[in-house]
Amino acid sequence: MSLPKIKHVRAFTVRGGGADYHDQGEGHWIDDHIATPMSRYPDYRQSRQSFGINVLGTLVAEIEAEDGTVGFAVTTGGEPAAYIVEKHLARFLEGRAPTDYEKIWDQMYFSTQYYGRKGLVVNAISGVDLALWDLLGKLRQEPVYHLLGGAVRDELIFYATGARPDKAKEFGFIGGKMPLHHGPAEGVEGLKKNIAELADMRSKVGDDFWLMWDCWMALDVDYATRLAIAAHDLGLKWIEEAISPDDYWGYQQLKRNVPKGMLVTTGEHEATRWGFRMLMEMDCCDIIQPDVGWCGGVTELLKISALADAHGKMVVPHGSSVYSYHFVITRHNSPFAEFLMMHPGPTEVVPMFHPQLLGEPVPDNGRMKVSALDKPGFGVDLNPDIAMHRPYTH
Ligand SMILES: C[C@H](O)[C@H](O)CC(=O)C(=O)O
Ligand SMILES: [Mg+2]
Repeated sequence: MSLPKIKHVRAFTVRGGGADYHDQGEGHWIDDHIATPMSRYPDYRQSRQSFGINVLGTLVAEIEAEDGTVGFAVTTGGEPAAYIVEKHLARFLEGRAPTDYEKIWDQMYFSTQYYGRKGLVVNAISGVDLALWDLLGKLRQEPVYHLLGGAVRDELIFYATGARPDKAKEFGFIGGKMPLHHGPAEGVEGLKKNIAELADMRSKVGDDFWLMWDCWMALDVDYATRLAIAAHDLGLKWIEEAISPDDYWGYQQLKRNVPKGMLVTTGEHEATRWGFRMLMEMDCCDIIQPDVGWCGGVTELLKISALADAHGKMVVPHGSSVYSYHFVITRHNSPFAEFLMMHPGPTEVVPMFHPQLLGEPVPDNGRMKVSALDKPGFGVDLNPDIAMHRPYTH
């Protein structure tokens, strides 16, 4: 049976939350003195928006088949990614069969390799790849997780990321990952403040609730090691993305340095099978955290995940809402998922990519039944009320 061919690829930009979840209003927990690589500059310490974390905004990739069926996906990358999709990538899809995702991925990646390989270009490729899987699911009238091999369990279980793990516990999540607030430039005082915050949260959530730190690439090996050792007695489960994603050697060292039982996690800013191969072969971490909207899409995540399985590593994708859920439910080495708390407090559970998607499922009591994913494609629609802009055409 042959499916209708791809007729048209379009790329749009959108502002205000959604897939660019750092693009939030004032007073949001996600922009409140979080340690970053830019924290060494006092001017950029208080707010990540001050150094431009939300400068790109959301990319919407849309793929229309000859019968009028439209697949779409949202990721980050905004206007420059829209240019790449329209002016470069679209040619590898239009007129082709939507089942040819391997060849399409290969051509998108290798045609852009001379200026791509990671970052923005792979964000754009990921967005197109996710839109293609959405289209395929819609044409076949099946959820993407069916196309990926089917569910290996009945439900997803979630930890929550946000500044209030105590609230996450009340909402039924299995753990809470907090942003680290103070980086090396704030010295011993800052380190003490970090430990005091962890101690305070531990006293609120009790001994058994998972607590983790997201360090968003802000530290160096020495600081991360001292932090991990100081946090051990407070039961820190993992230390995430402690140093630069380019410093594979540093991660290798950090993994050796942290106290036994504490996990090292990273990978949300890593891309493709080759980047993750470095992390695994150098034994840089215990859990890899690819973002399916940034690492190359589902087509690439399947390869990354198989590699991780063979290396005995867990794959717990970063954020990415439905695009992660449809993957995690199909893999034994992805035993739980992340839920990013996008409520400003964060004191309520709201859809991760609000307000861009309609029908976006949210965990209930920290869980989500597989039946919540039982709709064609990724099971969501674009909210017609959001203002979309198409900056380029081809
Ligand atoms: C909270 C972190 O700084 C970041 O905004 C999100 C992230 O890295 C994660 O969810 O993981
Ligand atoms: Mg993270």
